[in-house]
Amino acid sequence: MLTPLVYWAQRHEEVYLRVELTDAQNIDIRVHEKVLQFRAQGYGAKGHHEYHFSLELLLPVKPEVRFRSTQRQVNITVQKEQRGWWDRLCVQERKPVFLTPDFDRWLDESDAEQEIKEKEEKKKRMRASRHKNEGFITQKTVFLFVYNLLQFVGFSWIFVNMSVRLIRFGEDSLYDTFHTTSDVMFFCQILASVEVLNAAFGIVRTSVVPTLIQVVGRNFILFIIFGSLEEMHSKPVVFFVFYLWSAIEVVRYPFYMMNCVDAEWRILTWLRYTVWIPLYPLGVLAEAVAVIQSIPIFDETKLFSIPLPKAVGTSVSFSYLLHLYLVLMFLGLFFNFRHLYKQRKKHFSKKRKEN
Ligand SMILES: CCCCCCCCCCCCC[C@@H](O)CC(=O)SCCNC(=O)CCNC(=O)[C@H](O)C(C)(C)COP(=O)(O)OP(=O)(O)OC[C@H]1O[C@@H](n2cnc3c(N)ncnc32)[C@H](O)[C@@H]1OP(=O)(O)O
Repeated sequence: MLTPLVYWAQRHEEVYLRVELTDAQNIDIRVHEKVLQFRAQGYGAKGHHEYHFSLELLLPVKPEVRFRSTQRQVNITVQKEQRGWWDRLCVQERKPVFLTPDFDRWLDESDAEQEIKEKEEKKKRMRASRHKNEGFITQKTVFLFVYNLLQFVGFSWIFVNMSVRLIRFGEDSLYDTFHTTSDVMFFCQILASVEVLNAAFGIVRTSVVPTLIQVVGRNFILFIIFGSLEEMHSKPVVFFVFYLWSAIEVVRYPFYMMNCVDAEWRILTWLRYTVWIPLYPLGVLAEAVAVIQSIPIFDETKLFSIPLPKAVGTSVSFSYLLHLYLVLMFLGLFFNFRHLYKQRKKHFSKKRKEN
């Protein structure tokens, strides 16, 4: 019977053995009382044979043995019955010739204690950071949930109010949308600026640019075109713009709320990633109509126009900027349409993989 080369090392709670056998097969390891017996076939110092060894250990160990065979060796871990440091591995003082210290894993007693301390400190640090993260996650979830709820309530109020008024007053309701809903719309759109910060600080997994385009684009229409021109307040275009904006938000915010509590309502997910397809171009179209309708008013009132030096005369009308804005709007539409298309594809392919 041939004996393989065996390397050993210990810690306070376990003993490690490394048996030098390549492609070991039929591995049989037993522990009975204090005796560990090993038997396996493989390539050792004497070629491909059956190898065997037996060790009478210094102190009792637990009968369960863990081992892992790699291409080059068999790694064995035995649990000591009682925690402690052994002077040597075997009962006999003279160590067997095939046994040698494993200097790759070798530690003396004080180093092993140091290793335990370091492991415990690492565990403590990890536990502390987990607690911190859990705290942060809860705060973040509560913040996002409340934010989404506020937006949902605001946009739902606008959407329902406009729908009810449309049913009750018909075409007449198109002319007083601004007077009846603009306060809530101002509130929701100012609040929507938080979304840019959420994206910028990584509070939600989304990119900043599409969110910035969305928030800046809408607020430009709301504050500059509608807010600053009284003449625009009674135009039906306000109805279309507000209706298209709120139609998506009554779906988008509940979808986010469900996300916050790790829940999903499939129909809502489908609506969130589908309804924008007709709504977004229609929304941009309605916003473009509003800008075009405001141009003669800005020209006439000279509001926001830039005065030129007296020698040059006249002033540069704000409407030039509005023409530029019209171009920017369609670039913004293209950019966000592509972004939303990617988000849709990502979500729907994720769903397909899950099914
Ligand atoms: C640089 C400035 C230049 C300015 C140029 C101005 C150009 C003007 C262009 C104007 C175009 C705007 C037109 C627009 O106003 C018209 C309309 O709105 S019409 C109505 C239809 N509109 C829409 O459908 C768009 C609605 N808006 C959006 O969808 C978003 O605002 C948008 C940024 C476009 C996309 O959202 P996002 O990138 O966040 O995608 P996701 O919804 O898929 O979210 C990604 C992940 O983040 C999680 N998330 C996001 N927000 C929250 C939140 N509040 N709470 C919790 N979780 C959130 C979300 O769940 C996703 O997570 P996961 O992937 O894990 O599911």
